[in-house]
Amino acid sequence: MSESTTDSARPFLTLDLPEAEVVFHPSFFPTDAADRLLRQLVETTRWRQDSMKMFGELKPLPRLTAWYGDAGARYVYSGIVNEPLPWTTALAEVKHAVEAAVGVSFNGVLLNRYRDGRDGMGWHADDEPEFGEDPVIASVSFGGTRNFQLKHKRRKELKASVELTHGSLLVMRGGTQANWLHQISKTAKPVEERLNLTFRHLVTRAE
Ligand SMILES: O=C(O)CCC(=O)C(=O)O
Ligand SMILES: [Fe+2]
Repeated sequence: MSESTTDSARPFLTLDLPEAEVVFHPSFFPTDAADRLLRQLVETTRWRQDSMKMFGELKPLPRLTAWYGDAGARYVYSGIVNEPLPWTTALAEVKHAVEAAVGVSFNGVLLNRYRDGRDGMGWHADDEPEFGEDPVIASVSFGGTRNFQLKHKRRKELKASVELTHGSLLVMRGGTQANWLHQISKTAKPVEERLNLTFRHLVTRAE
């Protein structure tokens, strides 16, 4: 049986969010490809445990991370300097599939590894200046399903959430980062380990 990496005939849905553009492909990668990529990415990624200063104390982040990208795609957030590691075979495969579907090229990817429900990521927007105005961010998930929540920065009544399933692709563009925050909340429910890959385009000095 031949395995296609993606199946563009699979359905997607557009989230109805004011001042944002978010599209979700629940099964962008068929299960067999997603299973294989999950295993490959767990094994071949150089995972790091970063720390962040909180209330004057250095605390480990509640997840493992890694940053890969083109040479020169240096990414600084929360005081953490990320020098890019070169693309692995598995990352290049995911990148090409995502670029073909989204129609945008990416020069970096942030990987997050949520070991269990105690790992998460708090409310934020990916609005650092190095991404430029209205960035396109493509988020691929492998492993356990986690709930991705969105809330509008100013209009408190505007909220949404999506279950990010194994092999799914979520694309955020337009005003999403300027107008909305997102998070992966921690959960007491038993959840499988999960990997998330957010592909980004950094404006480098040469551009
Ligand atoms: O794990 C996720 O789905 C979200 C990751 C995220 O928001 C980020 O890396 O900026
Ligand atoms: Fe984010």
